[in-house]
Amino acid sequence: MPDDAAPETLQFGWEEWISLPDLGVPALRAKVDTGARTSALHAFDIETFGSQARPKVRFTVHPIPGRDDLVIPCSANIVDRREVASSNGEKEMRYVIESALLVNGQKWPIEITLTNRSTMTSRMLLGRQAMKDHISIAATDRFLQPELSYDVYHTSRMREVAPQRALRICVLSREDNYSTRRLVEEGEKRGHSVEVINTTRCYMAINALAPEVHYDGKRLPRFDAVIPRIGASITPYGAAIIRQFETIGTYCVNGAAGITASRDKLYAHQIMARARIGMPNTAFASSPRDTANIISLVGTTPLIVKLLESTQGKGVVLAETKKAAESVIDAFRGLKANFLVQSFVKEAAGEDIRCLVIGGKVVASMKRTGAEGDFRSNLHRGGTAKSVRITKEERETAVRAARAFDLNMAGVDLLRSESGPKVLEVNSSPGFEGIETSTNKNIVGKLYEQIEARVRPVPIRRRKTSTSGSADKQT
Ligand SMILES: Nc1ncnc2c1ncn2[C@@H]1O[C@H](COP(=O)(O)OP(=O)(O)OP(=O)(O)O)[C@@H](O)[C@H]1O
Ligand SMILES: [Mg+2]
Ligand SMILES: [Mg+2]
Repeated sequence: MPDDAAPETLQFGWEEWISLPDLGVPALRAKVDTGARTSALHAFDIETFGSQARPKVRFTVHPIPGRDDLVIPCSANIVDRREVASSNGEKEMRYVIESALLVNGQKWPIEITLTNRSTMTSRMLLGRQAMKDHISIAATDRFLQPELSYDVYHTSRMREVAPQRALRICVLSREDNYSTRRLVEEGEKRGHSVEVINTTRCYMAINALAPEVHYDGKRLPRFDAVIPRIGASITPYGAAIIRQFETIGTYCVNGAAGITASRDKLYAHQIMARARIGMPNTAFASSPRDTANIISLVGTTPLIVKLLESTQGKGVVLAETKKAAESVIDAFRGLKANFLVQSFVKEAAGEDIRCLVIGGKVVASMKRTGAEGDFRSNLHRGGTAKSVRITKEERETAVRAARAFDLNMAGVDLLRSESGPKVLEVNSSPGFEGIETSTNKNIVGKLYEQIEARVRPVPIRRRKTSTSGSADKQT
């Protein structure tokens, strides 16, 4: 049937089964209310978000009466805000959204106001605007259109019918850099609303009944997802904020535990060793009396002495001889700095591989080559990057390393050694600039795909089926 053909008129009784596919609501019983112009939906937790130019509203629908545990999260663009008189005559300001109404294979857009008035007995009322040109009414009948079933809410089909709902996303970051800007730009391109929140300005109410995160005098809203970009200098506080979001039940791309563990090089090496992930021979001692001992544990020189809190290659020193290693260690100890000693993977020849793991897959990899004469390949040290094909073993190692820290997003750095890939570290806030530029891939888009897949499927709660129910089955 061509699009412009006049649709056939549907016969409606006073109550019918309908679908709202744009909202991810596949089955709902609606009552016809010819006394109302606009249709109304019984919605919970109504909350606006997005920019002033493109305001959106988030709400939940409990499609099955009496089953408040079954919750469909929805979001839609706001098309209007109107004063509506409800059936008991009271006036109320309501948000108006536009959404498709689907009945018996026919679909047309209707306006819907959102209300959470408990006096509304039905989940949805269909007003005249929805029925015009499409429906004729036989007011004494009901269910003249095909009947649907609430059973759909308990099936895996709910994943497929979940619409591309706009999400409200928080980027926890103190910096306005390429990565933050890309997260905002890409998220908004996909229809989400992305707010950059300064981690150190967040504060918390820590209590058992109502844990919350506050910012600038206000309680932060319920975000669909938090993307942590926690700088190394504020790891403990950043982790505390993320832990608070996790307590509230917000999906955090990377959890506090994984961020904390991966940041501490000593702890991180222990976790990787436990997961049997290849890494350079590493040793650590607390007492100055053991300097010679740890040097001999690692083996021959040259060797690497590395500050535990190092980033951007700043605290990584190559000691050519035992004497040099001892004096570097003495110097670090004099500064009360924590460090580890590691065998030098010479054959890596100043190159390392950064594998970007998102959602348990390597989505991109690049080879970084140190500046002339530098064994460190960090881009911040003047290294250069280009896209690289990695081996199956390298891929598996990177995925296992991210999994060892339970990180959904991780930059896994490894060296190519004679005895296979050796992981140097796992970064929980990997930068996007180098990897997007060198591989020409939309990495941030991949991150959003992962977030959307995690956040969008509706929580399905199965009804407890009684096993002795057949006796009282009614016919
Ligand atoms: N054991 C080693 N053998 C050979 N080269 C090494 C070794 N450890 C580090 N390097 C080189 O030094 C660079 C910096 O080391 P590492 O990544 O451990 O430090 P970092 O300060 O944490 O840097 P990042 O900014 O990547 O977090 C590595 O990318 C690698 O090129
Ligand atoms: Mg590091
Ligand atoms: Mg590194």
